[in-house]
Amino acid sequence: MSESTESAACAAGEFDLIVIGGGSGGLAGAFRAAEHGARVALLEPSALGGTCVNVGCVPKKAMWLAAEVGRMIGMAETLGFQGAPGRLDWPTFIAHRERYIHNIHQSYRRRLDAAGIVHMPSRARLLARAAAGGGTVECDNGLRLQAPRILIATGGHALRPDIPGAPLGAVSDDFFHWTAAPQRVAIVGGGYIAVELAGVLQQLGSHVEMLVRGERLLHGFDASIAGQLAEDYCQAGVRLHLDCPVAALERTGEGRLRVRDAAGGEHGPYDQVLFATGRAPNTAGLGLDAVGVDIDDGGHIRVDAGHATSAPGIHAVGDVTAGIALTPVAIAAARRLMSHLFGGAADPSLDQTDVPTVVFSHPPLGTVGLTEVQARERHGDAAVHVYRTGFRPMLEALVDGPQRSLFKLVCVGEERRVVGLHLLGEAADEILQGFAVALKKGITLQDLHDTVAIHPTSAEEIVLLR
Ligand SMILES: Cc1cc2nc3c(=O)[nH]c(=O)nc-3n(C[C@H](O)[C@H](O)[C@H](O)COP(=O)(O)OP(=O)(O)OC[C@H]3O[C@@H](n4cnc5c(N)ncnc54)[C@H](O)[C@@H]3O)c2cc1C
Ligand SMILES: NC(=O)c1ccc[n+]([C@@H]2O[C@H](COP(=O)([O-])OP(=O)(O)OC[C@H]3O[C@@H](n4cnc5c(N)ncnc54)[C@H](O)[C@@H]3O)[C@@H](O)[C@H]2O)c1
Repeated sequence: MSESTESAACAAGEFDLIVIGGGSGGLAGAFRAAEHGARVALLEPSALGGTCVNVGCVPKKAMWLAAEVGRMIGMAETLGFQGAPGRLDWPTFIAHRERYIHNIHQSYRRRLDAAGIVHMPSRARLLARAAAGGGTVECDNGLRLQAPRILIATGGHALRPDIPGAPLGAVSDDFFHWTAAPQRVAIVGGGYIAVELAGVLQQLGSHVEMLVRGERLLHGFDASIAGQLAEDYCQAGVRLHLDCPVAALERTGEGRLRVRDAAGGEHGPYDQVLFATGRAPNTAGLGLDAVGVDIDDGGHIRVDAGHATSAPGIHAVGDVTAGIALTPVAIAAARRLMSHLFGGAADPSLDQTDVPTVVFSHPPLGTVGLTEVQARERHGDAAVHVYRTGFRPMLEALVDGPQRSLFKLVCVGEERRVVGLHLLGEAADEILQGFAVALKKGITLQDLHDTVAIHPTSAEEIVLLR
């Protein structure tokens, strides 16, 4: 670098806040800080919106919707519709999906401009800490920026298991580049992503096998709800291999893939093997050591309840921390923090209890609050009252299909306070949000009974539970 370019590069840009990462948490933080009048720089080397918009929630939900339309089309003929269309043409659908995502990018760009946020299309590295807080951040091109506040929101990336042949397998990022359903596919894992992508692919015409290390799907979710989902998946044609840790991946003579499990069993051949085996935080090359930001054993940035790191003036939110790895959590945490730092709000912390979440399986699975097991551990067996209903939703009954819904309510104490709601079935994804508000407000079973049902819906089953 010549002397003159070096001095230009060292002319430090002064901001009130530097945001590292333009995903869910970073963008939400930048916008909220700017609303409060802060001068903000946002560094994002890739597409705006991060994981959620580009290789997560948004394209995943688009594929889920396509699969749901496919399911309806499958039912149409049985119901008497004639000339129902056939299989999905992926390239056509992908064009719609990517247009939708492109519109989100454009909307972010317009909003960044309108808010006066400086967007640097660059990776960031923390260079030095300032005594008064925050510090200096360096861009790819050597440009240095300074601010008394820095927000790290660099998210995470998919992990492959450490086994021979692992690079032969795909991860969820790769899935979003596929242009057709692989004929035969193995999905390794039993968590959110494994369950969601298995459902989509089976519905769109693949033969799906799930290779699950544990003894059940969706560890940590209510066991009976996860059990019913496993049954629904088997009915839909998914082959479930439980207690099946994978040991190696190899290519066959015909260029397909075979999986060896830890017990020596062989699975396949498959056209694709997709690892959905968890994610790790993006902290490599970030310069955390240089500024004294501590990480935990899993590599996540350590933060306190107010999202402060061990370095003064440096904060972190979202998947780079060990909190709940969901988009609305990253957004809410970033907004609360910025309202505290720049808007005078007293409390920067986010209440992360009773966060509702949906697994976009087929049918969808929604959950909020305690599972039955958690409630028994916390409140004792005698205090816990469980109400459940299993039923066939109307459309499923009309086509005489096998898919069943299962709703489960967990209450505690004499007053039957609602502490958990677990829904598997049609529209669970849309039903849950309102009930999550009610649960957060501390409603009782009697409050549900005092509410008149909406008939005929799946949702009414919740207020009718006895
Ligand atoms: C397949 C999939 C499906 C999902 N579905 C859902 C869902 O339905 N609902 C839900 O709530 N959540 C879902 N999630 C989780 C959700 O996507 C994440 O919780 C969320 O994106 C986290 O936001 P974040 O801001 O922490 O990180 P990200 O959104 O990952 O953003 C981080 C950004 O930081 C950038 N970055 C990294 N390093 C640097 C650096 N050194 N300098 C500058 N920038 C950097 C990255 O390029 C990235 O754009 C899903 C995730 C996946 C993988
Ligand atoms: N609908 C949603 O809101 C949604 C969707 C997708 C992802 N997410 C978020 O993203 C996070 C990451 O999703 P994910 O599915 O990657 O993680 P996850 O933690 O939900 O599931 C990981 C799965 O991989 C298994 N696993 C781990 N290592 C393994 C190994 N070596 N061999 C075999 N199996 C192994 C685990 O047992 C588990 O079943 C989720 O925890 C969630 O917070 C949310």
